[in-house]
Amino acid sequence: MKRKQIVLTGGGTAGHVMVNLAIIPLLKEQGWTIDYIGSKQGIERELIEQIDEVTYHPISTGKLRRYMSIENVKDPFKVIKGIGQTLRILGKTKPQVIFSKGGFVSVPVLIGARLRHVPAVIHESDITPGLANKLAMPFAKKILATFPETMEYLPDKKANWIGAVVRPELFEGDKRKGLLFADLLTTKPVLMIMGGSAGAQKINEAVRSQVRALTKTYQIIHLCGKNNVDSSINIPGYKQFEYINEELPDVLAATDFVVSRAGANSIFEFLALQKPMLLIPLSRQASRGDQILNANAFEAQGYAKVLEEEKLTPNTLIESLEELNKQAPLLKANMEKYQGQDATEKVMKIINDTAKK
Ligand SMILES: CC(=O)N[C@H]1[C@@H](OP(=O)(O)OP(=O)(O)OC[C@H]2O[C@@H](n3ccc(=O)[nH]c3=O)[C@H](O)[C@@H]2O)O[C@H](CO)[C@@H](O)[C@@H]1O
Repeated sequence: MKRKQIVLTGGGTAGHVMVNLAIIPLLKEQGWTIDYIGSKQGIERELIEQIDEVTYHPISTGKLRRYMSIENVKDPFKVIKGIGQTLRILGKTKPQVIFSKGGFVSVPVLIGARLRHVPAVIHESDITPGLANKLAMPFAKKILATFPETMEYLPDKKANWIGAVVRPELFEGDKRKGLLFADLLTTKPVLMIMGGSAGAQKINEAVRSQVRALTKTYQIIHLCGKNNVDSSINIPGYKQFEYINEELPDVLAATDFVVSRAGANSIFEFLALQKPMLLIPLSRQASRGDQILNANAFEAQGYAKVLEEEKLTPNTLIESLEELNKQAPLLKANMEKYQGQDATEKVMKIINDTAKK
């Protein structure tokens, strides 16, 4: 029988790795040999290198910045180097298909794939395609989208709306274990604060300035991002973690309310688990505004409350949380009606159909 060989890519932030994490167990079940091309230092390396039977290949990669920087001059050379490295990896591994979850590391990989005539499937989880995916689109055979709204931004012939992929282990959390892990055992509701996979400085500051007031009502699990733990704060009922991985399902099971950035993966996870959420999307100054669109779409469906980052102050945070508390039964009722099927099987089918026979 012919060997089934796939290369996965995607990284930069955890949001660009999650779909890959969800499909890896299924690819293994189906007998695929899996290689992963990622950056040297991105979070994808940490997340993927701990998985058995997946070979991680670090390559050189560059990023296009929205501001003037000497790096913008150096980065095209890094991308060219990354293409060369990709060509060598693809020459050795000879995959029948490539699956990309986006992020800048995926650009040299997809160019390499085109040069080696390997068909590629790419995935976009935000409403509007990110720059890396836009650059990669001409090299892809199929483009998968989480939001139906994304279809208008994609070339018709390649586009497939599949819905959200949510890691199955997130449904298997144990509330008691989550409380024990965070050392929280009172009867107050649990508020989980997540500033996306990298944390969010502005959210961290607003929460910390009100931590005494907030802990009167809630016990707080604050996922604050790498190097963002403030060890000077020692208040019962307020627990900080940089990033959690295998404990996340238990922590989510223990969570009653969420305050979060509006990264696409996170918000669909909260929706699937029916967690009332206050979303504070990354502002247009700091991004292309994709999270604002994600958050507004969720608010329009009645799944979330939105607080714009420009309006975020310690006071508006408290007021919005009071409002979230009031609206929680309605938000939950709307989320219960959400019929979105997990799209993991669809991704698997498209990968199998696209692979070179
Ligand atoms: C600053 C930035 O570029 N943000 C983008 C990035 O966000 P980001 O990387 O934050 O992506 P998402 O919010 O989509 O996903 C974060 C993922 O990390 C997981 N998680 C988070 C914290 C933690 O401690 N443990 C953990 O496992 C969440 O469960 C989720 O699955 O990719 C998203 C998806 O393309 C985009 O919508 C965001 O705009």
